[in-house]
Amino acid sequence: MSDTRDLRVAVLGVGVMGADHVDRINRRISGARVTVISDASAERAAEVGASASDAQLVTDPFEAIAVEDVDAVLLATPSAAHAEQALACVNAGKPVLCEKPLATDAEGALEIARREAELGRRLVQVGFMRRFDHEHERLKSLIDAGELGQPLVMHCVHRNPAVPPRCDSATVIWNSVVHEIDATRYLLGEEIMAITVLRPTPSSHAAEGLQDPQLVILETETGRMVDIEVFVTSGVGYEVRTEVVGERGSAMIGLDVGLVRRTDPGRWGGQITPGFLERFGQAYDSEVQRWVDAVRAGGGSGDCVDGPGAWDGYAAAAVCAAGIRSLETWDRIEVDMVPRSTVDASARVEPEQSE
Ligand SMILES: NC(=O)C1=CN([C@@H]2O[C@H](COP(=O)(O)OP(=O)(O)OC[C@H]3O[C@@H](n4cnc5c(N)ncnc54)[C@H](O)[C@@H]3O)[C@@H](O)[C@H]2O)C=CC1
Ligand SMILES: O=C1[C@@H](O)[C@H](O)[C@@H](O)[C@H](O)[C@H]1O
Repeated sequence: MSDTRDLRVAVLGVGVMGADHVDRINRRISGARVTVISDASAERAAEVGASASDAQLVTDPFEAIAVEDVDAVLLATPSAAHAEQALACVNAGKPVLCEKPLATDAEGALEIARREAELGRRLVQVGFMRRFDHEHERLKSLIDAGELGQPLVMHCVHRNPAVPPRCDSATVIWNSVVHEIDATRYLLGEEIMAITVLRPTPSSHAAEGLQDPQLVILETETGRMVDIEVFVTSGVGYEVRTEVVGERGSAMIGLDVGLVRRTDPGRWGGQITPGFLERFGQAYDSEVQRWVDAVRAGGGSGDCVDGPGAWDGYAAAAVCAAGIRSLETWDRIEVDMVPRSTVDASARVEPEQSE
C-alpha cells in the first residue's frame, strides 16, 4: 500500500457502533474510506451501504476480511464474535481495530496476542476509546506529572439509561465494566490483581437475569483500590465519572458541566449526555483517525497500532473472566494472567504508555 492512497477499510457489523464508524471513516476523518461492509443481516448491510456508495456488500465476515483490496478491518460485530474474527485478521496479516472487548474469554484474547507476537508485527488495536477522550487524557497527565501525589483510590460511576433485553449480569462485566478495567490500567499504569463483584439491592427495572446495579472492587498490584458503580438501567442518561484520589489532592472527570443555565422561576441546571455516541464522539474520532494514520504509516510490513493493543485486550479479558467468577461465587477472585514477557510483541511497551 502506498502512503498517499486512502486506506481501504472493511467494516464488519454495522449496527449502532459499526454504522457510526462507517460514517466517521467516510465523512469525519481523513485518509481512509470504507470499501467493504459486512453484516449478518443483509438488510442492515444494504441500509448502511446505501450511505457508503463505494462499498461492496459481503455477507460472510471471513470473506470480507479476505477481500484482496481491503487493507484493514474495523470489527464492530457483537462481542462474542470478536475473537474468531480478530484472529482471522491477524492470520491474514491485516491490521484490525477491534471494538472492545477483544474476546469474551481470556483464552481467546491470549491466542490473538500470542499469534500477533509470533508474526512479530503489531496488528491489533482494541477499541478502548476512553484513552482518546480529552478529559481522560488530562486526568492521566495530571497523575503522571505527580500533581495529585501518589494515587491511592479511584471512584468510578458508569450508568446507562437502558440496555437491550438480552443483557445479563455477565454481559455487564464484559461490555461495560471492561471500560473501567482498561481505564484503571491506563490511568494508574499497573495491572489488576483481584476483583470482587458485589450485589446491591437490585433495581425493579432490571430484567430477570440482570443484577443491576453492581458494585465492583478492583485491586491493583501495588494495592490501590478502585470502586465502580455500574448501573445500566438507570433511566436517566449516560453518566461516566471517574475520580482519582491521591496523597496531595483529587481530580474528577465526567461532570457534564458544559452549559449551566439559570432560568426563572429560580431554577438552574445543565444536561446529561443521552448515550455513549454523544459523550465519547470526540474520543471515537481521535481513536479511528490515529489508527488509520498508524496503519498507513506501518505500510505493508510495520506496526499498525497507536493505542491499546492485544496485550491490553488480553489483560482486560483476564480481569473480566475473574469478575464473572466473582459474580458466580460471590467471592473475591484473584486474576489469572500469564506474565507479559511470555507474549513477546506486547512486552515492548508498558500499559500506561497507551501502546
Ligand atoms: N467503544 C464503545 O463505546 C462501544 C463499543 N461497542 C461494541 O461494539 C460492538 C457492537 O455493538 P453494537 O453496535 O451496540 O451492536 P449492534 O447489535 O447494534 O450491532 C451488531 C451488528 O452486527 C451484526 N452481526 C451479528 N453477528 C454478526 C457476525 N457474526 N458477523 C457480522 N455481523 C454480525 C448484527 O446484525 C448487527 O447489525 C460490541 O462489541 C460492543 O461491545 C458498542 C457500543 C459502544
Ligand atoms: O461500550 C459500550 C457499550 O457496549 C456498553 O453497553 C456501555 O455500558 C458502555 O458505556 C459503552 O461505551
